[in-house]
Amino acid sequence: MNSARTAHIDELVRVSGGVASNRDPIIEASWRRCVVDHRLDPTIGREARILPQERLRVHRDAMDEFLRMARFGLEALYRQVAGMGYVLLLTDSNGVTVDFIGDPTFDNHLRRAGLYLGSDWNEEHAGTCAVGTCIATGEALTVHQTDHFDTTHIPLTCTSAPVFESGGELAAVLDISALHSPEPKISQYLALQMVKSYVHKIENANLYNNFRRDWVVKLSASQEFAEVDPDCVIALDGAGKIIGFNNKARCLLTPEAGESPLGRSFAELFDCEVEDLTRFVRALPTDQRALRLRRSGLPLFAQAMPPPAVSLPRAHSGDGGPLPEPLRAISGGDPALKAVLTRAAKLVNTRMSLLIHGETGTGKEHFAKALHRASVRAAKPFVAINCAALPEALIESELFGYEPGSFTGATARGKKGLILEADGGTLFLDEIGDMPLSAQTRLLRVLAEREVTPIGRTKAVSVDIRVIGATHRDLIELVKAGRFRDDLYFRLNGAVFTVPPLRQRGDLDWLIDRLLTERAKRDGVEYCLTAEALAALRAHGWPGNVRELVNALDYACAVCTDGLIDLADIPDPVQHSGLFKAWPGHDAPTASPPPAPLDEEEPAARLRDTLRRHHWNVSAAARALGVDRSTVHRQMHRFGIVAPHRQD
Ligand SMILES: Nc1ncnc2c1ncn2[C@@H]1O[C@H](COP(=O)(O)OP(=O)(O)OP(=O)(O)O)[C@@H](O)[C@H]1O
Repeated sequence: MNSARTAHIDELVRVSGGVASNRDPIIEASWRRCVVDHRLDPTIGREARILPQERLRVHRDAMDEFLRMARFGLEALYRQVAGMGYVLLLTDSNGVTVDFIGDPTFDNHLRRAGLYLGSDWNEEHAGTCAVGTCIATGEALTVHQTDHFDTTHIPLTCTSAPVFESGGELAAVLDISALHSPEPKISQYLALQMVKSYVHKIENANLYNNFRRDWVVKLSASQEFAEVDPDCVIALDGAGKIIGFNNKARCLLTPEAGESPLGRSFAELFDCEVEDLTRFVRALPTDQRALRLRRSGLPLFAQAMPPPAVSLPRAHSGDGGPLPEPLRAISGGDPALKAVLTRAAKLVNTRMSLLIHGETGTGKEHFAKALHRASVRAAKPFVAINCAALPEALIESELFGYEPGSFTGATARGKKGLILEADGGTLFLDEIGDMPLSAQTRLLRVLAEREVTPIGRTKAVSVDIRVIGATHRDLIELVKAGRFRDDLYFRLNGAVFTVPPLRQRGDLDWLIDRLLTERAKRDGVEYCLTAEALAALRAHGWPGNVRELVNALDYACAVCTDGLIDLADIPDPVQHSGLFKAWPGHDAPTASPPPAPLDEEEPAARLRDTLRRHHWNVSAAARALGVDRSTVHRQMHRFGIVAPHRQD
């Protein structure tokens, strides 16, 4: 072992043992991590680790879209440094080199040094190195010669900067490295600035690409640069919520928001209402495009790009006029539900994705269908998918479709996929909280780009869909638990509607009446409820919500006699809860119909007499009296008349 290597190992042992050195603090901290956390032995030199082709392909496929987009930036940077002995690496967030540009003349040397496609620079096994330490810290840095932990890498100089996704997660690392370099570390200062500058360009290109159908606001402290080279860029949904940003915007806005700015409203962070964004679009002189951060008061200049051919976000005011018929048919005047429907009516024709929240059976799908029918998409398909019911292995092929024979088990004719089936219409994703993470990632891409790439196909197909998600789960909890992508959540929660549980609705009687009228039309029978039956329905807690009510009434209609639904015709669980408790806001159950008042005695006697003469056949009595059967049932109920064969 030569003396330089011995000295390096001695220094590593001293520093990782806590002795101070002249190294940058970020290097010292990494050395300690290597020894203490990664348990690397400084005396052992390790060969560069290069992944085999098939494993590399998995890493590349996972970020295919990003790679295509970043390639342009890589080539532009390489042109700046060509002939200076540098190579460029782009690694994924695990440190695996997924793209590479270098001088082919030195291929063998580069490969041996690990400056090559497929090399794995994760700090856990490669020790302190620019890529690995950049991933560990999230910081841009140069790891120059003996800064490296592993003696094998001492000849190299490497400079890396992190590339963040538009939701703040690490997407990739851009690295510029050389086999040989002058000794002073300062010689790499320009390389560090160039890498940072190209990372900024790649992040912005990725953001513009991801949010090309949304509002994008560019911000700069300089009037002149806001448009041509903004520092901060943020994307907003139609309601003015932040759905994406570059890293500089994240650093600027995180202290303002006190947390990640994702999902925060633009107007909360800036002294500017979302409707005022138009001010930054019109060709106003740049000095009139100023705004301030609310908390710090920092002045900035803005340039906004509206989504193509979509109306500007507007604050809605007033009642909004009458509800469209499909929405009106959902509620009988319950105030909470009416407020939900009024808000929904204003959004029926926006492109915004919607999220419907509510307990099981409250009518989330019913509501989504009504939104579809009330929209300009009504004539196009409404495609509903239960994400919880689709087996994980099938969800991607079902949603995105596939080309003929693209995988084992694929049919010879291929499959269009439900997303493309919904083209022009609405895609309803029921139980979206149960969607597997891999499908969430692909769905996010569909929402961002409005394009689908069926399995086995290389070219994307554009698709025009309105997405409505529904769930009974707490998506924020799922996001915290890492089971739901936060960026997908923020894409979907442009507008969130909560359908109240049936026990809290004040329009139960209206709903019962509506459902019975629907069943009357379907069966050609007029249905009516006795007071006991109605009281039982009113008193039940409806844990299964509208679905339970629908089932109870279907059962009652099937078993009742001549359309008169009595307590005995109500399913047992509903009957029993009805006998013992009443829910707030509803009348208590009545034990039996009240006796007919005196001035009703004559019509009551006439009805009883007619029924008796017609052997208690309600239809025959109705014909004799010139009224319809439901009127006879209603009057029997009102006067407390019960047929002898039902008296038990
Ligand atoms: N306002 C309504 N008028 C008439 N029927 C309704 C209404 N709301 C819901 N329903 C009916 O109630 C049943 C349950 O509704 P839906 O399937 O929409 O509930 P959901 O909340 O989506 O249920 P889940 O959480 O289980 O997916 C359906 O038969 C639906 O037709």
